Amino acid sequence: MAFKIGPFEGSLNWPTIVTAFLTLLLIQKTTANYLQSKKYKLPPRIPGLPIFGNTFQLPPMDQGLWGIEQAKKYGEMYTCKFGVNTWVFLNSSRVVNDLMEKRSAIYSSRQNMPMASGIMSGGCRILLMPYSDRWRAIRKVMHTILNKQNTATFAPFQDLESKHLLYDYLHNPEQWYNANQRFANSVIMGVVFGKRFELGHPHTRELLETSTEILTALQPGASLVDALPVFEKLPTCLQWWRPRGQRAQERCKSVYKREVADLEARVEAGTARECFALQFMKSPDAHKFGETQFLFALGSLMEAGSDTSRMTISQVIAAAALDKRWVVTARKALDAVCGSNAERLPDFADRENLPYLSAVTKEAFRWRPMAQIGFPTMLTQDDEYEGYKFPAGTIFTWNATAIALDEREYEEPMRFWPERFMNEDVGSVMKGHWSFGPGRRACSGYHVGDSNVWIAIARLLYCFDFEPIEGQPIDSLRVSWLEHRHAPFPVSIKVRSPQHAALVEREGEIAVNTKY
Ligand code: HEM
Repeated sequence: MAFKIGPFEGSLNWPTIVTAFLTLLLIQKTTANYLQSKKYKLPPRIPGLPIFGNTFQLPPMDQGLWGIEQAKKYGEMYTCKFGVNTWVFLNSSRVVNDLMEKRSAIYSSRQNMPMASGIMSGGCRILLMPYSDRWRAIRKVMHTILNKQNTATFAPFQDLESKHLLYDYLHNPEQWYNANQRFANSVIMGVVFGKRFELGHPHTRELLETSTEILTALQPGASLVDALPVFEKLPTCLQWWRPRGQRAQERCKSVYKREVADLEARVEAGTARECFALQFMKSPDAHKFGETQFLFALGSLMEAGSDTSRMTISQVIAAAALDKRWVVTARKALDAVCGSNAERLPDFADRENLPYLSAVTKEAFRWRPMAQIGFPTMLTQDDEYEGYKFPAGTIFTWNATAIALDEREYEEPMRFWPERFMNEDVGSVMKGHWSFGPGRRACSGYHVGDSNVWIAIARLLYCFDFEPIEGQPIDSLRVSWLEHRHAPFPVSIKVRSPQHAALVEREGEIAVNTKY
């Protein structure tokens, strides 16, 4: 049976067009591969299928484990083909440092993704932009708000929202994962839009759905045209993926637009609080790249700010339920500073006296990297390294989980062991792990991510006990941290003592009743 498409219904045979395309592609690729193999030399290649290469070998879940297996088989670097894209996986800190960090000037672009970046994001999502003037301009906007000097701007929001977090854990412990989402989302919404959300607000969920949709679309093989961008050359009316991509872009924009419209209404009513979006709306730079870019700049802040810290906090909870050894040490440190009878909550002012909690935060970033196989960047000019010759256009990624769990990199890597970071670099958030990425594309929001996680876990560990539930083991290597609709793993959460409950009640109630 022939499929018929849109306005050409009855006149075009879709399988014939695709077959012709694939044949042309095959010829072109075979020739290109032959020529390339003469001129360039790449690390060992994982065998795969013609045209699609290794696209269908990379599992949609547990990619970190897949990355570990390949690294064991193929060594410090290996090559994969995802569609036409050649990926080189870097499996040690040494090579990540040599290439993606030290040679970042040429290792910092992104591959062409006509669906995920072009259609779904209108070319306006900073995370997916090629290394370009537009990326630099938007990165500057991100830096204006996320830089270290703005730590003081974020601190009161993190203080308030983490007290609300404790209150939610006390009153709705089964909703702990929703409470994490609310916390992270309300911190960024407070700073950017001057508003906050209650537990289970549908806007938080809708925002997380837009991030899940784009993260899913980034998987190699999620879309044919991203694997084989030559399909982009099909006439627009034949691009069967386009309407789906456009709907996704509209969904994102409507989530972002709603917040802008809400802020405008509050300005009109004279009730808007000072916030980043207000300043941004007035700045000439905001509209330089058009309305879609304006919305995606604010939207990227909302998405990146909401989705990341909440996952890291969940990882710490899993680690606390699985291994009491480090929890005992963390508690001792917290009790020494805040009192063992719930005298007061830990605060940012205590950070210097609680280095162990900073080590816990760093260990959380190392232990289960959120970007399990890293986040790929594209080389922009030919390069040579240790006998290899890479062509411009090669995609590189740091094999995050494989590096994090390699015993040549870390002693007892499977163990959640904050002591490994108790050294002179304990205050340097990025040092000693790759979870924020290397080089010029490294996370812009790492200060905010770090302080979000620090204050949340210091207070949660001070006030609550986390235990596994009998008969329901936590498999922390196979948890889908991205999951936001239900708890990513089963865990029992109980307040430490009646005194701690009273402290949470007292502080939390004020936070919950703070409305804006
Ligand atoms: C809490 C933990 C967080 C982790 C583990 C994390 C991790 C990452 C990673 C792995 C990347 C990609 C890096 C690369 O391509 O090399 C990234 C990019 C980014 N992150 Fe984060 N992030 C976190 C928090 C945040 C927060 C709170 C914000 C903002 C409020 C943020 C904003 C961004 C932005 C804007 C980018 C894109 C950078 C670019 O492509 O130029 N992140 N992050």
